[in-house]
Amino acid sequence: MSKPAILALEDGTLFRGESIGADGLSAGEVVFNTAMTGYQEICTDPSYSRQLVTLTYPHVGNTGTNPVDEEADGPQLAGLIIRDLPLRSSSWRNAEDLGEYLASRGVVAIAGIDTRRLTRLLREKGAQDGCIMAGDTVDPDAAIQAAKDFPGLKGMDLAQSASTDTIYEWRKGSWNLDLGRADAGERADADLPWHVVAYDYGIKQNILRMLVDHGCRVTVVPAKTPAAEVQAMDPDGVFFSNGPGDPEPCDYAIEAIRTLVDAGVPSFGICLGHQLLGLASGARSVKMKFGHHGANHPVQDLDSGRVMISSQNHGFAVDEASLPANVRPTQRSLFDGSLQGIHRTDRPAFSFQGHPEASPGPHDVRPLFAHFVELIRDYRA
Ligand SMILES: NC(=O)CC[C@H](N)C(=O)O
Repeated sequence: MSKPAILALEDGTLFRGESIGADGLSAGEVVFNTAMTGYQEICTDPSYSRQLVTLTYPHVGNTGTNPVDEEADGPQLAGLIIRDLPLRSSSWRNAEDLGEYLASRGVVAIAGIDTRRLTRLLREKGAQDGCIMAGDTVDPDAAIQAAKDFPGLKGMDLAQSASTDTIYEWRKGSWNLDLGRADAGERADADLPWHVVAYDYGIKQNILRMLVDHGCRVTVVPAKTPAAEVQAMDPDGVFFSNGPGDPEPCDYAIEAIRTLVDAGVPSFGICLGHQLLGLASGARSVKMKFGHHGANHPVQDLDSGRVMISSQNHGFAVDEASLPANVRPTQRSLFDGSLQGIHRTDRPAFSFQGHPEASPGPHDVRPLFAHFVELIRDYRA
């Protein structure tokens, strides 16, 4: 018999369901994600730390979990909220059922609630702080209090705690089943002509794989690495990763990015890295009502007019109205018109708000990696 679980929101709303993960209590910001596939990549995306994620797709867990679809070392989100966990999971790659996977890694999760009602509430009221409580007994008053006590993500610097403690090299590319590679293995020097230093603010591993696919040997460095230390490595380019929390309090990152960009090193930022490049260039960031979390968001490229379907996961954004004269908007969301990309006009530096690395999601925005390599080529020529 499964144990009970409840989800409480800061406004006092209570959902009763069943526990499909660990016993315990976890508070965070509740957000909804509309992707129809990729729940393991979503659970392991470090940008979801301190967030309770509800998936609008009703059946989650059908294909179980496996050691390959991890974006970081194990689940990173604060809790998972779903409609229905299937009794059985089935896939040739399945190693562990989703419920076992979450429980054994200490993640609280709730199933059996009306996720459509929850999503409508979040759309109307905006992202809410909340709390999942799971175990033999649950206490609604305590859960509502924990939801109210969560301080909220605004003003929270989570990049430094999501980051690596040590510097390491990455040279694994994408796995490719057509080529019979379930794990691509390390690439040889001859395949990796460029050296990129990547700031880890909570990096997704598929970004590293895609940099390698584009010929980059990557040195990953902790979030607080001073710019001078990176410059001493003489990189061909620098990369600023995705990551959890509010970009604004990350003053150490904003300062390092400003120095590296001003020095003319080719620079590419994704999501939190995009917001930090914006701040380093003099723009402002804002907290959105409920953000963008999904794998089917249309984004328009302002140069070509083309529409790309993109993977998204952000709750903050760079305010287009605050862009200084040397920063050009390059993409916009077709859902709400918010800014999706910027390019410096005076430096080889650009960034994207969504996720060109997908994982999960479509690959329409992948050419941005090739653009980064073009900037690197020009810089070295
Ligand atoms: N995926 C990300 O890098 C998210 C960036 C930031 N934490 C936000 O919520 O907007």
